[in-house]
Amino acid sequence: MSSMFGLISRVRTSLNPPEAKPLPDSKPLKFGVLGAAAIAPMAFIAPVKSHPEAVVYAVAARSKERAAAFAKTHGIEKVFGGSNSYQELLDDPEIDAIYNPLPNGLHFEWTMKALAAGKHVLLEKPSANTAEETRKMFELAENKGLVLLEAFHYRFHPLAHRVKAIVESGELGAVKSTSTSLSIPRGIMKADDIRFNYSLGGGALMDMGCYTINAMRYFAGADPTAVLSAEHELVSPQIDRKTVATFSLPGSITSTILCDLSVPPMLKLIPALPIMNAVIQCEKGEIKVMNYIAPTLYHSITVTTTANKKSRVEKAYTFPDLGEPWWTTYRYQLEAFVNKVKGRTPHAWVTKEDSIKNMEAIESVYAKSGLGSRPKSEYVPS
Ligand SMILES: NC(=O)C1=CN([C@@H]2O[C@H](COP(=O)(O)OP(=O)(O)OC[C@H]3O[C@@H](n4cnc5c(N)ncnc54)[C@H](OP(=O)(O)O)[C@@H]3O)[C@@H](O)[C@H]2O)C=CC1
Ligand SMILES: O=C1OC[C@@H](O)[C@H](O)[C@H]1O
Repeated sequence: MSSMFGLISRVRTSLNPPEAKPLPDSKPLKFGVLGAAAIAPMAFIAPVKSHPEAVVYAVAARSKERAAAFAKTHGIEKVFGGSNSYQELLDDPEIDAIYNPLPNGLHFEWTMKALAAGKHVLLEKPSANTAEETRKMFELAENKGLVLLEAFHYRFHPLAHRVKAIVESGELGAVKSTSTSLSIPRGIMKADDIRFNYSLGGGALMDMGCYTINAMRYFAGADPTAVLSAEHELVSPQIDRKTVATFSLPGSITSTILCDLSVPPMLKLIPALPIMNAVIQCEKGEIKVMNYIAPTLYHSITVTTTANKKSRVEKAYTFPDLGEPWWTTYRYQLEAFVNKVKGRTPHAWVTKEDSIKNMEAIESVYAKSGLGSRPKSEYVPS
């Protein structure tokens, strides 16, 4: 019963977090948001509200009305609307950092432009359409001394750290295989969603698969050396609704990923449940992680030792010295981003190399199946 109260309290507070008061001795980072994207309120605006050193100062949207409505709903001071609005926002000298939740195929162009304008960037996943684009963005960020982070938010939550710590403790011996899944029932994504649009960088592997690949690499502590198999179910000639792929990793590890944007109902009637699980099989046992993506809601880490068949269940909502149970993965991520920009050491990070390797793995799956990488951006940096 108490865990039910805990769940309700966590979820309610995470959706409507307490407003943080600015710190007297620290100038808040002023953020601008590119696009009135559906994900922005949950992944960025709510977390900023509870951060004492961050403020959402501006939003830009291609339609003036949409920009104004978004700003009004979320109490955003400055509004840029119209066809040149993204660039106008980037040119605003008041703005320190950009949140880029544009469609994947526009990540490269607008991150390059944001960096060129001298802004730090929190960039939605997957970082770009190709690893080459990811490399170029990080090189520009490095050259300009700016912070660029691919928003693999789950990596900042204590759950991911606890799972990794159990793997690295050696308690269960070496990793032998991993299985990371992310799928949602049919009906959530509409047919005109950006995820089904090839020119905008769509596909299940790009959208949800980027997490499954990232979690595979993170929990196994290694990068794939080969794609053993890659199978898709397609909704159009180049767009995968579902992808299942297997990889080999150093140390004879075999890994499977599964992602699905639209799982059909069972027996055509019973709606499928979302799956957000990871299983790490080791020499002496296994770790089953339920809900590694949105762990604030609810999660479990079940550790089973093969020899005595004993299991224990762990939870990890906070770090010993950081966080609140209601902090979402996004709130932990923002904490790290602000700390990095302020020159402090973040509690976690996703590096340039990590982001590049992740895009390489995505492209290697599309290459194996023959579907091919998503189109390169036509934007040529000046
Ligand atoms: N971290 C997370 O948990 C999540 C991350 N994401 C990522 O965030 C990004 C956006 O996803 P989501 O919010 O669901 O997408 P939306 O379609 O809701 O938002 C995309 C935004 O991009 C802008 N845009 C600019 N050009 C185009 C174009 N040609 N076609 C369509 N939109 C355009 C639109 O802004 P405007 O208002 O100017 O018209 C729109 O608001 C993706 O990269 C996705 O992978 C998505 C969901 C969850
Ligand atoms: O990043 C994401 O996380 C949650 C998913 O439902 C969504 O498709 C994806 O973009």
